[in-house]
Amino acid sequence: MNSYIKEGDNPDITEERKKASFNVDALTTFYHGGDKQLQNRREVEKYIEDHKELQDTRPTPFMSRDELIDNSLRKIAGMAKFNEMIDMNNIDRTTYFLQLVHVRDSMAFSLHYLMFLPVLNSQASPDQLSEWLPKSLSGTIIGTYAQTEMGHGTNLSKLETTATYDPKTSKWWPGSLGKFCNHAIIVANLWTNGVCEGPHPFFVQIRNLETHESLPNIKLGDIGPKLSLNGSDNGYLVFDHFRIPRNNMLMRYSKVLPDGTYVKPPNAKLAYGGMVFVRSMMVKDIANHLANAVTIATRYSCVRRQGEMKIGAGEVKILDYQTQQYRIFPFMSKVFAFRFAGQQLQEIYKEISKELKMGKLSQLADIHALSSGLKALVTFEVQQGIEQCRLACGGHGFSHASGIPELAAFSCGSCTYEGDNIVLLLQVAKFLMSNCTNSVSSGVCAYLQEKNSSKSSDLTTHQQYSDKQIIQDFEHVARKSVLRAFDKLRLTSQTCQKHEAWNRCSVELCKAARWHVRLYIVRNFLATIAIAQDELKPVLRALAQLFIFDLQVSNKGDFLENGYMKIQQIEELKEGVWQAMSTIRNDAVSIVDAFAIHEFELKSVLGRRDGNVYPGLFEWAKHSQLNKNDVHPAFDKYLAPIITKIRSRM
Ligand SMILES: CCCCC/C=C\C/C=C\C/C=C\C=C\C(=O)SCCNC(=O)CCNC(=O)[C@H](O)C(C)(C)COP(=O)(O)OP(=O)(O)OC[C@H]1O[C@@H](n2cnc3c(N)ncnc32)[C@H](O)[C@@H]1OP(=O)(O)O
Ligand SMILES: Cc1cc2nc3c(=O)[nH]c(=O)nc-3n(C[C@H](O)[C@H](O)[C@H](O)COP(=O)(O)OP(=O)(O)OC[C@H]3O[C@@H](n4cnc5c(N)ncnc54)[C@H](O)[C@@H]3O)c2cc1C
Repeated sequence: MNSYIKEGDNPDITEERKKASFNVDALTTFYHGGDKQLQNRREVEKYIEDHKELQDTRPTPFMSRDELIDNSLRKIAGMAKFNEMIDMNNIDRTTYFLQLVHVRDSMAFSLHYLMFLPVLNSQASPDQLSEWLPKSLSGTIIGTYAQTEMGHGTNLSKLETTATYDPKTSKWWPGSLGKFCNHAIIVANLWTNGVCEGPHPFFVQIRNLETHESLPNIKLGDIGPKLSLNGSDNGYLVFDHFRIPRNNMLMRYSKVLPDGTYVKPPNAKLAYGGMVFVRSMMVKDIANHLANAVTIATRYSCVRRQGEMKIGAGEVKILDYQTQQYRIFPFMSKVFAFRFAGQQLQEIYKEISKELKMGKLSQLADIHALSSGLKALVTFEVQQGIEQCRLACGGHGFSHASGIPELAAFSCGSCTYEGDNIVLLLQVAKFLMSNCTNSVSSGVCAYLQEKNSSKSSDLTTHQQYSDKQIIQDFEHVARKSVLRAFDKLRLTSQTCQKHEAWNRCSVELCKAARWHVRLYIVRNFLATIAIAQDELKPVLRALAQLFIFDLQVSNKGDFLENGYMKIQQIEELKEGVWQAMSTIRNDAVSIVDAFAIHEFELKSVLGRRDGNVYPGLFEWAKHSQLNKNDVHPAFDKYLAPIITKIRSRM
């Protein structure tokens, strides 16, 4: 019996669950990475269910900004009582606990956990750690990561905040900076002995630890309402010749000696490690936001009946329309593709960061390129997918009752923070160009050196399209795109300065970067499902085929070029898309059930597990302040006098 089926559920959604062709719990375990991860999730969910002080007092879309901040801090204060759930030896459970308490409200201390602690941990010297880490873990030190300025976020080399050894700018955006944190890791251009040594991180106290007032020569404040994340006090910080001790420069890698001498790090970019860490963590997290949106749109599409396919046969479930399936299912397949890529990226990051700690820097460029590329491509695709899921829910999708507007607003910020996506794709392109000049490329770039690649695809039918053939075809397209950009750059560089040539080729360079990242995701998706248990292979294969075939059909020009594929082969791939969607249709609700997203996270009337949407919408609307009185006071105040006057003249 499917554990998702319960008494009182909407009959349409129960009918869908009875169609499952696979074991939903088995897919949940595979999707979440094993029994241990699943046990972590269940513990956290039960814990929060049992502790009301960790739950929202009412749906957050009805809250003002002050209420959001109050709600966020109340839950954080509540969390402080439950520090048994904050276990640095069980990061997965701790991360899920933080995530499920705050969901998309972005708590006021997100940066403390997301960047301040990791950067301190990785950039502070052992002595500095022994002094600052215990206070930062206990909560007496609450920090943020303040790098971006009003005038500079992308271009770190031109940061105007200077840290002059013994010698005015505003930091703008950092989360928690405005009102709540009392410390910040400040990234500033270091000047010592009259030389600029570039961006470096500094540990800076910004508020009085007793009164919490801004320290002298520091101005702090909130930057105002944003598209989302309004539960966080993203703030500004203005320094006016603020002094800090030399020892407040984080000195694991580079140092300033008492006489001002600068000791160089093994690699200047080690100072950017905090950004690589968050980018590496973000991909799996942002894929989960797409999983939320796809869950909402899929479940709602099974209880929403609209229109008759056959006159007189009764209205159909909108998920029976092929166009509705095509709006949702490709993004359902991307949830798996991006999650598996994000999982792999976190594993690679963990391995490489161990090497970096031991001073082995050979993989630094690789992890920078991989984390930048996946962050840039996945955040953009997720933003597109959440919007399609909103559209799939029609008018109710536009209401906060659906949960989708909050998902959309939250996810779109990820295309900008931790690095603008275009800027990061250009970083990937730099990495690729340098690999084009290498005589031998290893790892993720080995395909660039393939000299005897096939001149045409040997795809026959989509059923027989093997993993090997798929990867060969994607390597062909990615290699062609990268080498085309490389040749364009080489030729353009013969007619103008290097930086101008780079700019004139930058659109092609971004296209090449995207194909490189897509190849990585396709390869990883196929490798991941190859190790799944046999009973899950059919549904996972259908999802992988949908992801891959739809990607090829949507970019058919790249595959048709130079006759590599024939139009008949593209038509064959289209058939593969329709076939995959038809296979997925009967399992759609069970696939999203397997994401095992708790109602606290989904925050959606349309996507609720039981499918009882319409009664739920009325319950939801009762929270509206406008419904406190049948006649709103504004009517009596403004309209009634005018109407009375008009009536008296009639
Ligand atoms: C985990 C779950 C997440 C949940 C999230 C929940 C809520 C989130 C809410 C809000 C968001 C939270 C926090 C947000 C924080 C921030 O946004 S922090 C600020 C982020 N800012 C950026 O990312 C800035 C982007 N710009 C840059 O990084 C630099 O401009 C760039 C590095 C791209 C350019 O560097 P620059 O030195 O100016 O020039 P080059 O292009 O020549 O680079 C020089 C060489 O250095 C290599 N390199 C560049 N960056 C890195 C790096 N990070 N690591 C390693 N190496 C790097 C580059 O490849 C060049 O190498 P070569 O010289 O070619 O060998
Ligand atoms: C929700 C949110 C939370 C944030 N939290 C923090 C935080 O906690 N700490 C922190 O330090 N920062 C934070 N930021 C700031 C964020 O890191 C920056 O906004 C981001 O790095 C982009 O930089 P920018 O704003 O300068 O954009 P810009 O670089 O000004 O981007 C504007 C446009 O210029 C283009 N562009 C810029 N440079 C180039 C180039 N070299 N080549 C081609 N095109 C280019 C971009 O592609 C983009 O289209 C946050 C931002 C947001 C939205």
